[in-house]
Amino acid sequence: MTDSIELLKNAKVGFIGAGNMAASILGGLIQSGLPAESIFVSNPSAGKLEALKEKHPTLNTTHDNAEVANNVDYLLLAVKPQKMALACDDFKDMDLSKTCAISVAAGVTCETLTNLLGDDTPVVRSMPNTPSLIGYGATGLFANDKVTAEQREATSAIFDAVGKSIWVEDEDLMDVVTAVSGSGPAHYFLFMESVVQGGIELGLPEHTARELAAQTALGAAAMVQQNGDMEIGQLRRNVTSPGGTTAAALDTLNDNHLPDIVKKALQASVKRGKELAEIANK
Ligand SMILES: NC(=O)C1=CN([C@@H]2O[C@H](COP(=O)(O)OP(=O)(O)OC[C@H]3O[C@@H](n4cnc5c(N)ncnc54)[C@H](O)[C@@H]3O)[C@@H](O)[C@H]2O)C=CC1
Ligand SMILES: O=C(O)[C@@H]1CCC=N1
Repeated sequence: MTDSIELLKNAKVGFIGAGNMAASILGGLIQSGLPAESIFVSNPSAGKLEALKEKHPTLNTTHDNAEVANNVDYLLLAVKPQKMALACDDFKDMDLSKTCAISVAAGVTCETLTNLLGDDTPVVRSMPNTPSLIGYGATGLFANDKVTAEQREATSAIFDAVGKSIWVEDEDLMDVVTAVSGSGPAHYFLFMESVVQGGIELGLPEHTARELAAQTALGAAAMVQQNGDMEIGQLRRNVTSPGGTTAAALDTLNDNHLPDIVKKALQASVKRGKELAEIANK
């Protein structure tokens, strides 16, 4: 059991919804040493529950959301924003004041969640991402004022089991976190798809282009992480010989306004997060 998972050793953790995010987070928890018998999962259809049960035979699975809510200390709400109200309706009359509810849904605010779960419910809004599946997740977290210090630490432990987590103290910033890291993998995938496609069109075999693109992205990310005191711009300048090949490529990206395009993409994500909040609040 990892040190941070020690914090959860006497806790029960539940998931409402057995989709991609639930499967990756619960997989990470089990891999970090939390016993599958301490985890409860519900989903309306059988297929996803059966697949999880096949992998983790002692996992508790059910179609009854209320059964999960009734049994756990940490309740992860892992349904689409549009389904949150319907899912929470199944346990709306339960006293959840001792249960820490942790939503992973984009846009859904703590206010909407307390309207659905009761004013006394400790609520965390989280924003993980799909690299959680392989232990490289990045998760932003925000807690309402009912969440205790112990529940905060346990929540960090849940998401640290599948990568890194970081708290923000202003809930509005969760839409920005969603734009930067929740949706972020897709931005880098699009960039890598474009690099691979470009490499292929310029003559590289597909496998070679894919391996070089992936290893380069991994190396660049690791350099940013391992040089915390260096500006990313300095790392970029270190690659860029005056009048060289990198300068030629960067000039093209800048002439076509890459930084501006990225900013507009993040703004569009933040706007959509706020629209999802409206939908979930109806
Ligand atoms: N996919 C991603 O990259 C990320 C997704 N999220 C958030 O995670 C949440 C889930 O997304 P995914 O796992 O990708 O979706 P998904 O569609 O894979 O999983 C959702 C699951 O909820 C189940 N479900 C639907 N109605 C239900 C109900 N009433 N009660 C219980 N379960 C119900 C569905 O059958 C499905 O298995 C969304 O709110 C999304 O905003 C957050 C971060 C990243
Ligand atoms: O696209 C979405 O709405 C979800 C939230 C962040 C990643 N996927």
